[in-house]
Amino acid sequence: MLIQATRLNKHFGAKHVLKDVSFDIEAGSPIALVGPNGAGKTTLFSILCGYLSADSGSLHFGNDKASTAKRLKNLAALPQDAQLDPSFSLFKQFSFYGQLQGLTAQAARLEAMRVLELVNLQDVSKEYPQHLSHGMRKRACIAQALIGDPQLVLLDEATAGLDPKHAKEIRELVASLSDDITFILSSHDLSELERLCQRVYYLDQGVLSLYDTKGNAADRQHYTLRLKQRAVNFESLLQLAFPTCQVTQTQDREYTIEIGSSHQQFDVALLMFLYQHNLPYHQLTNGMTLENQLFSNKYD
Ligand SMILES: Nc1ncnc2c1ncn2[C@@H]1O[C@H](COP(=O)(O)OP(=O)(O)OP(=O)(O)O)[C@@H](O)[C@H]1O
Repeated sequence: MLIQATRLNKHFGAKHVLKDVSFDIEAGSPIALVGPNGAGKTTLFSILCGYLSADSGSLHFGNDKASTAKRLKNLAALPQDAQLDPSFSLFKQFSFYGQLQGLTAQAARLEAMRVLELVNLQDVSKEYPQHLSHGMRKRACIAQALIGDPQLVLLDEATAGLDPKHAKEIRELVASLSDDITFILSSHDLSELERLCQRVYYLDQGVLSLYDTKGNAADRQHYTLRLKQRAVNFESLLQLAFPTCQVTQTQDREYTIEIGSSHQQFDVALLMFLYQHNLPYHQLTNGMTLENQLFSNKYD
């Protein structure tokens, strides 16, 4: 177990910002933290990092109570607005940060090169941050968070403000590093988190709940269907053909369909149904989108 949080509470004055928040994190694939503005995500990150303390509850790293030394060794955080120092080359500033973590000058230089290689920036190690592209600067910021070889890295909005190509590069980088490092990602981009993370924690008004993006209930199958065109009475037609299914319109031309797992090859039957009714489809996905799991309001 990397981290275990038990019944964390935090108030700011009369405002109860975290309410009995408990979770545990094992080493492994990236974990997402999502929630609306003001839900308490930054407060929770700040407590994990030790910038704030909880009013009650406990936090353990492995078997030990969280201490400053334990945090420095195990955990790094990259705030959304993290900046590199424009006065020094990447190599110089990363070597300096390594020394601040207690490494000797020589070990810090090796560590600086190690993290630059991890994010594939070894060739621009002598460059100043302002001479790099936006995407490269973001990779450099991630490299900075990897100094000291933390087991757990918190990334706040890692791809915010990046164009789709650079955002994809960052996603690939996080995925490629995830064998050795456990990332907790906070983002407003649900489709990004869905691609990267199997476990999604949802924080709303200080209450934390866990979603498993691959884990729709074992006895039910879920599908998300996007039609090419609007179809009149689609829900009733489908219900007639598959009386045990539950169909919900989630967006214009998008539906989630739920059916018992005993129904064999439901996807094949559904495609046949669409073909027979001359209903071209845009996409059929196994499972519900994260957005539909979190906000499963019916579309009207
Ligand atoms: N230092 C503080 N003093 C008083 N209230 C605070 C303080 N920090 C945060 N809050 C309040 O606590 C609540 C949670 O804030 P927090 O920044 O943790 O939310 P968040 O989920 O990170 O939001 P966002 O997505 O907008 O960044 C908000 O109502 C905020 O106004």
